[in-house]
Amino acid sequence: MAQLSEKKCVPCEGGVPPLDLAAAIRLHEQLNERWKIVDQGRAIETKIEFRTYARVLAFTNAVAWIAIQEDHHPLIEFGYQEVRIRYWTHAIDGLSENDFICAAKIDRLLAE
Ligand SMILES: C[C@H](O)[C@H](O)[C@H]1CNC2=NC(N)=NC(=O)C2=N1
Repeated sequence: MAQLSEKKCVPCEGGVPPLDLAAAIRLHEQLNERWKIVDQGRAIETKIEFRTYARVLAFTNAVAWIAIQEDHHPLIEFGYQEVRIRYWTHAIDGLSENDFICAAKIDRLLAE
């Protein structure tokens, strides 16, 4: 099976069902433990802490660039020493593989 982090997001404009919970759990198992499935299986979320605001900003920008490259966009909230990221697929009001692909790319970034 191809590594999730090596995959590319597929454009999603609706018309497909969201992942069911069992499928979401299988993909979630490929992510770092920092990710939680939330909102009754409709989103995944993480919170990452940093020592400085400069690191928060650098990381937030990197996540935003992943969104641009993949054309798949998370909700990002950031503060002095933390960044919260929530992924879901707006077009289907639930999870798609795209959400897990982007999360895996963030895991890869944090492992560097
Ligand atoms: C065609 C393109 O893939 C869609 O408009 C994208 C853009 N980014 C998106 N991001 C997210 N998180 N969900 C979407 O449904 C979505 N739709």
